[in-house]
Amino acid sequence: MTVITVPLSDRSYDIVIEDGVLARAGDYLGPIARGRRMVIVADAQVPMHLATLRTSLTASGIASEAIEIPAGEGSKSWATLELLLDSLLALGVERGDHIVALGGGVIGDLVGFAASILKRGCGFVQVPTTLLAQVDSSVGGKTGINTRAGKNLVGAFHQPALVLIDPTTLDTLPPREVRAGYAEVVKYGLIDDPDFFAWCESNGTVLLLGDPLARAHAIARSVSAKARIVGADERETTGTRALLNLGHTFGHALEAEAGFDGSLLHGEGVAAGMALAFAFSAEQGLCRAEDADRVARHLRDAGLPDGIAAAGITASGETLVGHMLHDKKREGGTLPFLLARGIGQTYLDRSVDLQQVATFLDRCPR
Ligand SMILES: NC(=O)c1ccc[n+]([C@@H]2O[C@H](COP(=O)([O-])OP(=O)(O)OC[C@H]3O[C@@H](n4cnc5c(N)ncnc54)[C@H](O)[C@@H]3O)[C@@H](O)[C@H]2O)c1
Ligand SMILES: O=C(O)C(=O)C[C@@H](O)[C@H](O)[C@H](O)COP(=O)(O)O
Ligand SMILES: [Zn+2]
Repeated sequence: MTVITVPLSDRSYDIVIEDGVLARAGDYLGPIARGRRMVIVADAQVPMHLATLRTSLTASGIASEAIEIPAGEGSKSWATLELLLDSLLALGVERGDHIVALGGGVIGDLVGFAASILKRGCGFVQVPTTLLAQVDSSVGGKTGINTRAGKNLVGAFHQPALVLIDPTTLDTLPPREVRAGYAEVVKYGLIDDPDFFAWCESNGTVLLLGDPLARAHAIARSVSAKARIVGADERETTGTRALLNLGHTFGHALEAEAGFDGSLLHGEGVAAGMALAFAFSAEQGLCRAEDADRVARHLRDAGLPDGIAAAGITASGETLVGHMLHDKKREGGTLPFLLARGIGQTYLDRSVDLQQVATFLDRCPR
C-alpha cells in the first residue's frame, strides 16, 4: 500500500493506492460516514465496481444509496448537474455528509462540483476507476462542468476528504481509455521530470498492457507530483499549478472543436496539445527540434494523437485560437502558454503572440 498526502494544512488529505482496496473501502469510509448512510454517485458503466464498493460498505455496517450517471463527457453539463443535485437533496444529504464519486474524471469533476455547492458545500470522497482519474483528476480539487463556450468553464476548487485508488479496477477499462489516461502520465515527465519521461519511453508499452508493477509505479509517481504541485499552489495563483495545464490550451481547443461527443477524449486532446506545445516551442527556437520529435514519437508509439491531423480536427488556426480565448489562464489581452525549453523544462510564457499561434496551427498538417 502507498499513501501520499496532499499537504493543505487543515484540509490535507490522503491518497491511498492499493490493489484491491475497493473491496476494503468500508475500512476507510467508516470514520467518514459517522454512522450515516453514504450516497455513492457512480458512472453507469461500472456496476461491477459499484457492487464491490457497496458490499464492502455493508460489511462495515454502513448503509448506502447509489445514483448512476450516464457515461461520457456529456454528463459534465448543467442538465446532469441539476438532476444530480435534485437527487442528492431528495436523499436528504446533509452538509456534514460525504458523497462518494465512483468513476472517471467526468464523475469526479461533476460530483465534486455538486458537493461544492450543495447546501453551500458538503464533503466528498474520490474513488477513481480510470487511469486518467487515478493519476490526475481525483487529486487537487478542480471540479466543474463544461458549457457551450468550452471546457470546465463553470466550477469550483473543492478538495476531497480522501482519495481511494484501486489500480485493479483498470482491468475492465477499454484500451482506448487507458491510452487517454496515459497522456496525463507522460505529462508529468514533460513538466519537470525528464527521468520519468525516459521511464515512460522504456515502460509505456507494458504499462498500457496492464502490467501491475508498471501501473503502480506510474500512478504513485504521477500522484506524488500532483500532490506536491497542488500543495504549493492550490488555486493556480502563482503559476506553479498552471504547469499541470501543459498541452491543455491547445488540447481544450481541439476538444471544443470536436464537440465533447466522444470523438476526441480529453487525454487524446492533451496528447495532441502537448505535441503542439513542443512543436511550437521548437519553432520559436525555445527547445531543440529533437525534443519535440521525441515527444511526438513517444505519443504516437503509445497510440495517441501527436497533432491536429491525428486528432481528426480540420479547423483553421483562427478558429482554434478563438476557442483558446475562453481559457481560464487568460489575463486581459494576454493568454499565458505552457511552453518548453526541453523535456522536463516546461514554463509559463506570458509573451506568446496569438497571431503567431494561429499561423503555426495553419502550417500544421490537416
Ligand atoms: N479535475 C481535474 O484535475 C481533471 C484532470 C484531468 C482531467 N479532468 C477531466 O476528466 C474528464 C476525463 O476523465 P476520464 O478520462 O476518466 O473519462 P470518463 O470519466 O469519461 O471515463 C472514461 C470512460 O471509461 C468508463 N469507465 C470508467 N471506469 C471504468 C472501468 N473501471 N472499467 C470500464 N469502464 C470504465 C466510463 O464509463 C467512460 O465511458 C474530462 O472531463 C477532463 O476534463 C479533470
Ligand atoms: O489539476 C490541474 O490543475 C490541471 O490542470 C489538471 C488537468 O489535467 C485537468 O485537465 C484540469 O481539469 C484542467 O484544468 P483547467 O483549469 O484548464 O480547466
Ligand atoms: Zn487534463
